[in-house]
Amino acid sequence: MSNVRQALAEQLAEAVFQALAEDLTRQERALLIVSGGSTPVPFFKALAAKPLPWSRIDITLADERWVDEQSSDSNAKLVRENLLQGAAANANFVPLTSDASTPEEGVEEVAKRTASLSWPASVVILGMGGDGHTASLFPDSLELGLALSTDEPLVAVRTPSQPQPRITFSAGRLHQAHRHILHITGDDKRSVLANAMNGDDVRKLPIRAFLSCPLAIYWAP
Ligand SMILES: O=C1O[C@H](COP(=O)(O)O)[C@@H](O)[C@H](O)[C@H]1O
Repeated sequence: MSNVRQALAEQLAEAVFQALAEDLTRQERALLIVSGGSTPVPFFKALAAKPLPWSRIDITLADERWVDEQSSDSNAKLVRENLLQGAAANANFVPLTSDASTPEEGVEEVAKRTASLSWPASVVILGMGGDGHTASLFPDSLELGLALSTDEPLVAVRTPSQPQPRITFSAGRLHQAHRHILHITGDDKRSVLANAMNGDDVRKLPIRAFLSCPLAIYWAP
C-alpha cells in the first residue's frame, strides 16, 4: 500500500466519520453504504478506528456477488474482516445475500431485510471498475437499463463479463443518499473517470449516473 493511498483512505475515513457524527446529532440511527472490491480495505480499517457510536450505525453494501459469505469473492466477508472490527463490530451490518440459489429468487427477501434500514443513507461510497461500472451497474449487464431506471431498491444482475450473478442497489435508491463519494486509485481509473466526465454514454460508462449527485471524488495514484 503506497503512502498516498493510505493517506487518501485516512482522509476519506475522517470525512465519513464527520458525516455520520453530524447526522447522528439529528437522528437516532444513520446508514452507511459501502462498496466491495480491493480499493476500500485501508479505508475500512481507518474508519473502524473512529470513535463513533457504532451501535447506532447501519451498514450495508452497494452491491454483492451471489456467493457464499465464506467465499473470498464475498463483499460481506470483506466488510466483516476489515470494517466490523473492534468497537465497529457493534454496527448493524445487513448483507445482500440469502439462502436462495439465485439473486432472482433471493432479491425480494433481501429487499425486505434492507427495508428496515435507516433510509435515506447518510453516505454512499462508490467504487469503480476499469470498465466504468459502479456498484453492479456494468456496461454489459443485461439488466443495466432496469437498474438505472427502476423505482425498486434492488436488482438481480447477470453480466457476461463477470463469473457470478450479482445483486445491486438500483441507481435510484443510491441517488437518494445525502452524500455520494467515489473512492478510486490509479491512473487507469482516473482516465476512465475523465472519459465519463467528458460525456460518454451512461450505458458505456455507468459511473456517469452519479456524476451530478454531486459526487465527491477521492483519488490517489
Ligand atoms: O466488482 C466490484 O468492483 C468495484 C471496484 O472494485 P475494485 O477492486 O476495483 O476496487 C466495486 O466498487 C464493487 O463494489 C465490486 O462489487
